[in-house]
Amino acid sequence: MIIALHYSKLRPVLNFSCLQQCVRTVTVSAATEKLQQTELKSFLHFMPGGSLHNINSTELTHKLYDIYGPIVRIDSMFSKDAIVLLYDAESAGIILRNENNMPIRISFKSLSYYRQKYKKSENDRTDRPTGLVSDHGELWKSFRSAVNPVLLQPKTIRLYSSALEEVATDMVERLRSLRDENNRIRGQFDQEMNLWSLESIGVVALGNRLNCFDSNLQDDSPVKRLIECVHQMFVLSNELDLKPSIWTYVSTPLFRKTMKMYEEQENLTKYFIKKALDDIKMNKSKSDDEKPVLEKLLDINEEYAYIMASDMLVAGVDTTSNTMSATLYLMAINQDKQQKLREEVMSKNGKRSYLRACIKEAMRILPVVSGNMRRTTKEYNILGYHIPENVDIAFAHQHLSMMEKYYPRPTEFIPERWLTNKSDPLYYGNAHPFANSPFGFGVRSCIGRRIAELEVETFLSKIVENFQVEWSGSSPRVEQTSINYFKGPFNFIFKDL
Ligand code: HEM
Repeated sequence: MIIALHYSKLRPVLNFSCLQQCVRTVTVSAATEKLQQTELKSFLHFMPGGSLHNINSTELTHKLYDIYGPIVRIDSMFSKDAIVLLYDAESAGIILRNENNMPIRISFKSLSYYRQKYKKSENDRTDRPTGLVSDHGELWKSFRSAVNPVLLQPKTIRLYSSALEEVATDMVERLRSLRDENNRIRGQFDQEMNLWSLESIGVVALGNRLNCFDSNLQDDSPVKRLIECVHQMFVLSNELDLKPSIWTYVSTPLFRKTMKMYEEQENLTKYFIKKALDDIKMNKSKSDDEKPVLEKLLDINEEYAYIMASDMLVAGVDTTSNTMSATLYLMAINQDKQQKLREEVMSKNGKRSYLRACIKEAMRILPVVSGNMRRTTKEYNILGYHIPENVDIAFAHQHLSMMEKYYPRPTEFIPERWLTNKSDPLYYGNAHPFANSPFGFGVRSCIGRRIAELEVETFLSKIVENFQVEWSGSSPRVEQTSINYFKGPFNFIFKDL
């Protein structure tokens, strides 16, 4: 069923209740008059008794597709702008390609508010950068152009291989020591993966070890507090930015809690950056090539250097750790693939093609980011509907990646699909290029992609070299907030080889 909503040139206002039966349009002036009523009607769907009450985000995405088809609009509710969900790779490609000059992605609205308004005093200039996630337009473009060469060039990133290998080796030893008599990891596995990802991004961003593996780390230590803040950031921003909320009108307790958390996170990253700067001043630093991102950027632009290093310690923790957990799980329940990977790793012939294919396949089945967004800067005609400018479009990549029409046998973990040739029906190239997009698209795609890939490749190789990873017991749960959290039960078994 394709009819889901209608954008006429007159900017219709629709609510869920009328979507199934008919398409209703009202003019701009009527839309304004009816706005409040529409907001309330939409809101009711999320209230107890409503069709969408207590539904988790993954179920919501599937349900909306099943009911309404490949294009669905959720009307504005209180402070939330209307959003169009798109489940069609071709249409996603049209918009993403057209919005690739200075793309706008409105995400983490509360974080942008904190950086651009909340923490600024009246005298602060508004033309100062606040970060890649929160800035747009020329401010974003200048920042991004300056940091791209440092963060995205594969040959520059490969220089961090040995530092990341050292972290991976230490983490393998830590996992070994954390096992009980049944080779299960004692304690919280997700927390362990966070410690690994923070330590890894720390060596790349700051050049020094943050000592995340210190066995005496207290819960109130800066490392553990930062991990908690990053987690809270994704959870709370999901509540404030994606669910109906009135924080842009009234300072709610949740809003105040979130602002406090952003402040703590900012102070914690400042603490780590200061320590790194002390090391740099004492010339403890590395050769030019191996210099951490902070030091390389200091030579270019001091302001960018601090902001980027700080954002790396935030954006590079839960994203990479949950990708790692999901990949390990899929390797554990697919022993034949794990063995094949082990043979590639142990052969030491420098080839990493199967390793990369395993990670790509894991990110297709269990991606950490469920979709991507753009705010339109022009009008589009998509699937027979008119989409005006200034509308948020969410591309449901996670859903698309699991469609049979794009990826045959979609629920099966088949890394070979990324390596096989054109004549094979499984060949990934047969899928639409915009069906799977774990790191986003174009000039606004993930700036940490190369680093994240190198981290996961390095650690996964070390693990299969050292352990036979198995899984015993019930399947894990995946919980969606702003990102997908790979939740327990963590039934991993790490057997020595
Ligand atoms: C497996 C790990 C990761 C995944 C799956 C991931 C995914 C994404 C996605 C989907 C976007 C949005 C792209 C778009 O709008 O087209 C993004 C943006 C971003 N990511 Fe990542 N990310 C990961 C790791 C990292 C790491 C390690 C860093 C640290 C350097 C990072 C920093 C960022 C930043 C700063 C942005 C905003 C870029 C901009 O707007 O210019 N990410 N990421």
